Amino acid sequence: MTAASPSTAPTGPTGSAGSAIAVSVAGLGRDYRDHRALSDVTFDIAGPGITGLVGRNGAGKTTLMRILAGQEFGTAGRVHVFGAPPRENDAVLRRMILVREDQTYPDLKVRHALAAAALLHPHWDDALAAELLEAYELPPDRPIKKLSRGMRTALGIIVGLAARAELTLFDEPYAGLDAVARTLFYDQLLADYTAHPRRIVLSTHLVDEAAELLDRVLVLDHGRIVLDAPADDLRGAATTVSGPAAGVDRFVAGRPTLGRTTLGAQARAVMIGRLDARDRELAGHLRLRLEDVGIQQLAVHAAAHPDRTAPITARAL
Ligand SMILES: Nc1ncnc2c1ncn2[C@@H]1O[C@H](COP(=O)(O)OP(=O)(O)OP(=O)(O)O)[C@@H](O)[C@H]1O
Repeated sequence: MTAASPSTAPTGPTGSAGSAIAVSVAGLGRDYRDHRALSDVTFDIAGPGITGLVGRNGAGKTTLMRILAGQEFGTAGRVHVFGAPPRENDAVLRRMILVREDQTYPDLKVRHALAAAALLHPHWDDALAAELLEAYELPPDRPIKKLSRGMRTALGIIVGLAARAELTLFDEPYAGLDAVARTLFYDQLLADYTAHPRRIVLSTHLVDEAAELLDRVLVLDHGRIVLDAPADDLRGAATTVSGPAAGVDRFVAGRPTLGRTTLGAQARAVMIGRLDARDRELAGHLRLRLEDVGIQQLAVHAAAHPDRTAPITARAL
């Protein structure tokens, strides 16, 4: 499945190969000595889009990002980025960037780090870097080791955006950022992506905060993909139904659900599928409450079913 593509033809970094398969991951596994970090991970990223890689702590997001960026290897399966394995492949690595929250930098001043990044990334935009430097109030002459945690994070974001890499991987890039700075990041990411569509993967556990940005959502849980769907298909695709248990049972009968809990005579179920006017009328008649399930909650529900044999896809929603 591919991320939604903008309707206009991509320009800039995506070039004429904008719709080619950029990332192809098939049956990827990663075993550490006593732990399986990734298991049978399979997905593609084709044209431009912003993919949210969502999962709890330890789900395997960083491991997957590092493998995509050639900084780590899989122990099973296959990873191709721009048609070739990324590890030790300069031609592929020049076309991508990984920004991590715990990025370490050599002992440099901010402006030196930006100059070094400009040399590495062929689509680097100096004007954007300067604009972002000002927006995040980063002093260009300050040594990186003297920056605060939030300032170091901002530097990673500036490098990640100004690089305009064809494949941009942001691994939870907002550690230490306050809510104002995070909003700035989301706004700038969206503005720059709109002007220069490219493939962006953003790992996060603040899904609802970033939900508006996302074209596609991939949920990892215990190293497996448990949900892979276009974000538009997830909006309004599931509903929490609560009220008298008999009414809830009648309402959800014959429909797919993601779980049901009972408390005395009351029940609560998460139902997959869009509701129409008749459903809403029936819910009123049965005195049930209906609430949209956000993407964050859907991810939690998907992860609560680790025995599922295949990821939930748009088809199931
Ligand atoms: N070098 C390593 N050796 C052993 N186990 C590792 C190693 N790196 C990661 N793991 C394990 O693999 C699992 C996945 O880790 P990973 O860092 O990919 O998760 P994550 O989804 O990025 O988590 P978080 O949101 O907390 O950053 C974890 O159980 C972690 O302990």
